Amino acid sequence: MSERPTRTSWDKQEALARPVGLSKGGREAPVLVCADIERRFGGLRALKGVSLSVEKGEIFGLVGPNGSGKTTMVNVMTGFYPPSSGTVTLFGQDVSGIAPHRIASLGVARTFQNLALFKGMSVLDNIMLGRHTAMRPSALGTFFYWWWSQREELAHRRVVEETIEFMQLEDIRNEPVEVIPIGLQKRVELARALVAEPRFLILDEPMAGMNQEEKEYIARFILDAREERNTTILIIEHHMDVVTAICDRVVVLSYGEIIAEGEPRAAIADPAVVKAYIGERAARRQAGAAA
Ligand SMILES: Nc1ncnc2c1ncn2[C@@H]1O[C@H](COP(=O)(O)OP(=O)(O)OP(=O)(O)O)[C@@H](O)[C@H]1O
Repeated sequence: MSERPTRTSWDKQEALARPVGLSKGGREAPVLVCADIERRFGGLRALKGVSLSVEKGEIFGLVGPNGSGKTTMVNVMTGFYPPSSGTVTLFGQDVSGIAPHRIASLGVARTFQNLALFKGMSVLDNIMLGRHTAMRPSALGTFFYWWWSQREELAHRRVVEETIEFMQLEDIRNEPVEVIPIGLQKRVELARALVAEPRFLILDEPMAGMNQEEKEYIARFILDAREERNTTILIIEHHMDVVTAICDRVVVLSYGEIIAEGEPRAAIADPAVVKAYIGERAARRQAGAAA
């Protein structure tokens, strides 16, 4: 496989030396504004009034110990769960509680914490599936089926081929997804999200189960997606070295509430955050001793 030029580091300063319309100071409307989001599951308050905003061109980190509400927050942003109260505004439009496919059609793509690839299908076919939000069949299109559909098909293929090259997946394009290593499967999932040409990309633990080298690769692809494709990115990630290296800002959740936010290194060093993670480790040790 042709290798992406190796980087000695994925230093944030270098990435930020080539900004892509980063809108500091509120010059442009934020991509995402979540205001006072509450989400209950029966008696459990998974989110307790969370407010955050993501600016255009940012890589924004959503972090916190296990069970703190990160995935629930993303599910609310993307329409998988309606908020119990509060509002979600995407690209200036109130989307609170609207269906996931309608939110996707605004230019939002996401990957999932647990791999959601289709076994038995090739890498190429899995990536092609990510293109379906951009396919808009129309009555006229159906009437002029041949000419129209072939033109469309070629355009979709071009985006898919560019993305396969961008993600360096050429050598395994025809492999069934289940036979390739987990690190590559994660890369295929990211490619499937990118072929939708999202304006806003949400990644739920894209580096779970990866070794250091694979993490550095994915980090590089994420930085490149922001720089070369003008994509705003929200990432849930447990690897703090990655978070501090690639994120512009973070919000830290604990028990459904924001306990720190801002510049990643400072936020993660906040005593409330250190305490929350120590509490999580202690709880895990206790659960292990009881088992
Ligand atoms: N569909 C659901 N029904 C009931 N409870 C849920 C549901 N989804 C999430 N929860 C609960 O809400 C809380 C937050 O869960 P969530 O998955 O959002 O946390 P998380 O920060 O993403 O955790 P992790 O890092 O382990 O993925 C947890 O207590 C979880 O058990």
